[in-house]
Amino acid sequence: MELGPPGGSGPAEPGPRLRGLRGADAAASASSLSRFGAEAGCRASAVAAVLPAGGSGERMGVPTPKQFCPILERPLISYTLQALERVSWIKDIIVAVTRENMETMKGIIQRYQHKRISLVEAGVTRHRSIFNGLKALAEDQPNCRLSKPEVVIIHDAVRPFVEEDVLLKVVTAAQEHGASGAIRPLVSTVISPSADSCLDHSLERARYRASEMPQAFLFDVIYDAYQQCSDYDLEFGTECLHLALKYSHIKAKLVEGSPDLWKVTYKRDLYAAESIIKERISQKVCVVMDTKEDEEHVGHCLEEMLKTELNHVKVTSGQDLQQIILEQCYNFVCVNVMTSDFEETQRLLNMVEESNLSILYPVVVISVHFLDYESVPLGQKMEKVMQIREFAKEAKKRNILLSGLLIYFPQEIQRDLLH
Ligand SMILES: Nc1ccn([C@@H]2O[C@H](COP(=O)(O)OP(=O)(O)OP(=O)(O)O)[C@@H](O)[C@H]2O)c(=O)n1
Ligand SMILES: O=C(CO)[C@H](O)[C@H](O)COP(=O)(O)O
Repeated sequence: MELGPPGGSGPAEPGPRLRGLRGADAAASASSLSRFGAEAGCRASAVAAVLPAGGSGERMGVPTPKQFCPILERPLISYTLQALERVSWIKDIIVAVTRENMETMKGIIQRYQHKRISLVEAGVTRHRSIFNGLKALAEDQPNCRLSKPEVVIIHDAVRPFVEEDVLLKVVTAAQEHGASGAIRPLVSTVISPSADSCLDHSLERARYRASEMPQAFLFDVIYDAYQQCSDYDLEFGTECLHLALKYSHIKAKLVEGSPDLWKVTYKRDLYAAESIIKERISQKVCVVMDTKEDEEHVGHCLEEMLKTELNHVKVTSGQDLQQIILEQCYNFVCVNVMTSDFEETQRLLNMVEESNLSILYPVVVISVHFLDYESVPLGQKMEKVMQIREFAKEAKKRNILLSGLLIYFPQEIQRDLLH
């Protein structure tokens, strides 16, 4: 984590100072750049993201700025950071935070082990915060420690449900057109009231769209636009795409976004966000195998099967369990092929307990064991497995719901499978 000195939040110098790309030149140059691939194709340092997180959340009406409000005990901004850092081709994530919340933000980064984050000081308006974030990436700024990206994503810190596919769409479109942003259909009709609060005119709803985030820009396009824009723009503007059009003459490509891209603004949005997070949690499962070999063979088959039913399936032989727990996985299947004891399950239970994950929401653990009563006497095996009842009683006190599953699996089948 770095705290970069991006310059103050002062006004941009006025006048036309477009040094880089302009209008059609920018678009032409953009289209000649290499395209992005879902996995590969993104050159090192080609994409960075700027997250304005310096607001006070007045409309939320609570003392804590909304980006730090907890949802299932975890600050809202941590979900947004997680969504972005999951995308491996985003090389740097610049977060603009007010000076008084800098320590809080550093604490969140440390607690949730966020990666590739640099902090800059927020400005007094959203546009000024974004500008500060861009300055941290610009080559012409003193003490600039980050490399200038080809494309920069701008995304509000309070829109936690951004997925890789929409990020890829806006980045690809920005490469081609210079600028791009996610849009949604309007829910209500937009009307214009007159000074005496009577209807002046209304817009034809089907012709308009709501501008959402994420947005992406060729770095030079948006940085040049911010450098030229007026104090009025920086003070009252709400739309980065508009700045790219007005100052860099780039017509942004608009990309249809998902309904989950909405911005957490009012208190009720926190409840809506919580229910989406809970829904996602219920769709996440981690299968813990007891050996690396089983992770590769049995684990892979299980993953394929489970993926038809659930959105997020992770198979591991345990090395990255800490991280998986940190990412709020609440459902675990612990598969014990080699052993009939509970060592692995117990290790998992200890880690879950230490993480405090189950404080707000029950964690479900299924411990799977295999039984061959022809080679091991049934009574002996059952006795061992029945110990799970004792474990389950203890675990339940800590909101961990532990169940055991005993599968009849004779050794000859195991042998056949191995050969
Ligand atoms: N000076 C500011 C103001 C806003 N933002 C950020 O811009 C995003 C979108 O702005 P908005 O929803 O308006 O946030 P707030 O300004 O905090 O909300 P409100 O307008 O209700 O006060 C948020 O992530 C917010 O933290 C920012 O970085 N710097
Ligand atoms: O939705 C937008 C897309 O451009 C806005 O620009 C931005 O998210 C709105 O922020 P604010 O509520 O502070 O104006």
